[in-house]
Amino acid sequence: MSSQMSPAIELRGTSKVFRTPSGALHTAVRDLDLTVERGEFVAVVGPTGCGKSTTLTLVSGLEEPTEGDVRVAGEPVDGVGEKIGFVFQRDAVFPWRTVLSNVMAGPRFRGVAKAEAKERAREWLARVGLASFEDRYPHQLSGGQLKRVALATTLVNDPELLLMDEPFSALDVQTRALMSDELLELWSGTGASVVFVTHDLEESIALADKVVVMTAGPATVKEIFEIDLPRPRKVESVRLESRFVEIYREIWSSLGEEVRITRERGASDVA
Ligand SMILES: Nc1ncnc2c1ncn2[C@@H]1O[C@H](COP(=O)(O)OP(=O)(O)OP(=O)(O)O)[C@@H](O)[C@H]1O
Repeated sequence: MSSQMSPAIELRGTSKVFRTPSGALHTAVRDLDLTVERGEFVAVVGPTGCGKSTTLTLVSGLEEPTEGDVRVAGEPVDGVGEKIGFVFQRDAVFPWRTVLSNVMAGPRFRGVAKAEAKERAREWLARVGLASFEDRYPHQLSGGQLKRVALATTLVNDPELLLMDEPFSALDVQTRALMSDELLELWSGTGASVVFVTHDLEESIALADKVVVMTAGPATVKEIFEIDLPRPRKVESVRLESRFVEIYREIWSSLGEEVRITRERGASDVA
């Protein structure tokens, strides 16, 4: 299969075992099989500590699997790929640089000439509604504005694959809904594939084409749900649709069981 035709991500029989500071072995991910198609928006939900972030770090190339295969665009992952963008709960910004300079940093680092990098950065700042904030410093922005800077900083590099680890969880509820809508709008024009890790089942359904439910740790795929809600979606109104509620119930009956297992384990650890 040519790499152009292959899925955005393929994980086959993937496991990750960490050595803890005490020297014990901890299996974070076990025998994970997952395919993400090109242009697909996949949300990953699972109980706390089950291995969701670890799965993202394997795809990103920040960690190597202990066993199994991890491929991005048909190629085995070997280090951090150029075409991957990240957005995390806490965003890495250069505090001493202006917003514009932060957004320009990625293209400059990739060898784009200064004038072009500036033009592209301004374009993305306009798209995320921050055109008049380019001279501000990060500490002069609100949480939502900082998140927009993070999106612009990532998307300006034209990633084919966007890995998002609870990107909106530190925001208040209204800003979170706004950012979700903005993300959908920005993503719809890019053709990029997205893997979005969240604790919030409603958020996952509102955003994704597919919701992947992970088991209580070690993480493996328990069930995958296709989300047949039409696009374009507005997260605040899609939540009120009867189909949304039906899907929510279906997924929760799968996810809730894993959350219970995790809680019971926690209780027995304390006992
Ligand atoms: N570098 C590491 N060394 C040892 N153990 C680790 C390491 N990274 C993660 N773990 C362990 O692996 C398990 C999975 O962690 P991970 O962060 O992937 O879970 P998660 O599902 O993303 O959690 P949460 O939902 O709470 O963010 C946890 O028990 C964690 O303590």
